[in-house]
Amino acid sequence: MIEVKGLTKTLPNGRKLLNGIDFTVKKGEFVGILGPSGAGKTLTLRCLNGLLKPDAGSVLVEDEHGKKHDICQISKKQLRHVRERIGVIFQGYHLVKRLSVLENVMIGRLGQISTIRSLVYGFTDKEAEEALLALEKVKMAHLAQNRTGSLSGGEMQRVAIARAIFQSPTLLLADEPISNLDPSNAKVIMKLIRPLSENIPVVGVFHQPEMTAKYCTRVIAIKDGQVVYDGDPKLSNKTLEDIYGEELAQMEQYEHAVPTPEIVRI
Ligand SMILES: Nc1ncnc2c1ncn2[C@@H]1O[C@H](COP(=O)(O)OP(=O)(O)OP(=O)(O)O)[C@@H](O)[C@H]1O
Repeated sequence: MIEVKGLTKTLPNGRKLLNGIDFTVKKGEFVGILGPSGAGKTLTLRCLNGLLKPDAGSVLVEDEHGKKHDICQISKKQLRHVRERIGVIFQGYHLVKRLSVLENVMIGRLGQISTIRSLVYGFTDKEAEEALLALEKVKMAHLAQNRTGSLSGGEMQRVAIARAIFQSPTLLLADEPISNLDPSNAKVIMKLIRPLSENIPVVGVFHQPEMTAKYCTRVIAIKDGQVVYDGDPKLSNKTLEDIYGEELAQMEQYEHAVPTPEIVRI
C-alpha cells in the first residue's frame, strides 16, 4: 500500500505547484494519474519515489517486510533502501544501450547486492535464471543476449518492465510509459503492466484517457496541484471537459491524427 497525505510544494514566489494531494493505492490497484499539462502529475510521482521532497505532507511506502516508511522523513540511507524496492518505468526507458538485454534486467537488482559483487556484476546463476524468467514474462527472453541499443521502443519498454519485475518491487511507478509508443505497442505495454498490480500497487502518469479507461482499475485526475477526480477509470465527457478544458479538443484531434502503423518485422 502507498498512502499519500497532504502533499504541498510551493515556489519561493508563492505559486503552489502541489496543493494538498491525498490518495491511497492498495495492492490490486492500477491507478492512472491524468490531468492537463503543468497540473502537477510528474511532481506528484517524483514525491512518491522520494526524488522530490514536498514542503509538507507524507508518503508512506511499505518495504519488503511490510514495514511502513514515510519517505519524506527518513534518512538518505533508509530512502536508498526503500527505493531499491520501488520499480520505475520511464517514458525514455532509461536503459544502458551498450549492454545486453539481460544485463539491463540485472541492473534492476544492483542496489540489493553487496558493493563488491555489484562492482563486478557478480550475479549468481540463480539470479541470471530469475532475470531470464522476468524477460520471458514480457516475451523478450529470445533477445536476452542482444545489444539493447538495437531494440525498438516497444521492445525497450518491455525490457524496462522486466528490469522492474526482477527488482521484486513493493511498488511500481510509471512515468508516461506509453507516450513514446504507437497505439499497438502502447496496448502491449498496458497489458503487461496491469497484471503486476495483482501483487503490488501500481501508479502511472498518462496522457491517454482512453488507455486508462481500458486498463487501469482507477483514475485520479490532478489539476492546478489538486486532486479533482478520484474514481472509476471510465470518465464521462463532462468530467473530461472539467479536467482538461480547452486541451481536450487538441487531444482528440491528436488521437484522430495518429495513423495505425504498419508492423513490419525485420
Ligand atoms: N523545478 C521547478 N521549478 C519551477 N517550477 C516547476 C519546477 N518543476 C515543475 N515546475 C512547474 O510545476 C508545474 C507542474 O509540473 P509537472 O511537471 O508536475 O506537470 P505535469 O502535470 O506532469 O505536466 P505535463 O503533462 O506537461 O508533463 C508546472 O507548471 C511546471 O512548470
